Amino acid sequence: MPLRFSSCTFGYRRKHPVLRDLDCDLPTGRTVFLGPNGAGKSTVLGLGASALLPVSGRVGYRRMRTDDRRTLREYRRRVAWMPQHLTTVPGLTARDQVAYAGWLKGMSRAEAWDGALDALRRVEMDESADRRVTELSGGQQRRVGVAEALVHGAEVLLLDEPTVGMDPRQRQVFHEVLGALPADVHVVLSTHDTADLDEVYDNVLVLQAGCLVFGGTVREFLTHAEPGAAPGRRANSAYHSLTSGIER
Ligand SMILES: Nc1ncnc2c1ncn2[C@@H]1O[C@H](COP(=O)(O)OP(=O)(O)OP(=O)(O)O)[C@@H](O)[C@H]1O
Repeated sequence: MPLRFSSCTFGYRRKHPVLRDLDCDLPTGRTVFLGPNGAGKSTVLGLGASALLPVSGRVGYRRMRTDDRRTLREYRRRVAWMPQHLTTVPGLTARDQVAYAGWLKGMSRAEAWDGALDALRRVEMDESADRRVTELSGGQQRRVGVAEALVHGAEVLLLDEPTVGMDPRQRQVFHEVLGALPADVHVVLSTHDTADLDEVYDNVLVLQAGCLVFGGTVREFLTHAEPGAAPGRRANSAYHSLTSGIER
């Protein structure tokens, strides 16, 4: 995928960079983004979404850049982001909120309204389309958040811990949604959940303390598992050997 981070440095406070000179092309297909708490995953996704701007370096997608006002609107239409902390607008229904997200990305009102129902259907939330978002459970709100990312037909979806709060059935639905996306839609999804990783994703990125310590296919990732790790434990074992089990 041509979403590229070039020598990106970023910190929330001066002299305390979270990322230093990050160089990375996000992989194509479905990529799971792992790393301990505080590693910088949300920061990377926020930079990719243009919600944050690097202190130095660049983030670009095709010919667009997040620091170029002329291409920013188009960039945001093509690169969708679901932040870790969702904004729910009091009074809006699930359908209103998804349609509003589509309208903000340049869809007409009618397109956004129809598209919202379709996007909610894809995450099995169409039956709750007329319920107020603030009255939905945390897991349901995250599914509405995924629908917001899907509604305007973006080419890249950056999803920050979308499965938090989902029950096992909804997690499965969500994995099916990922599996059903067209091949030219690329997903990078942060999570702490390594279960079913080999069934759902093509690639793995592992970030630790602001540095990418692994980027490759799921198969390559699993070669880092301890020899003899049980099949259901291999992903977890590989993750721990890459991060030395250190949580910050
Ligand atoms: N708004 C903020 N202001 C100041 N520091 C922040 C802010 N957001 C994050 N940080 C700091 O930046 C670092 C990276 O945080 P980030 O949220 O990107 O990590 P993460 O890998 O997504 O963590 P988690 O898995 O816990 O969500 C952490 O040290 C965090 O404390």
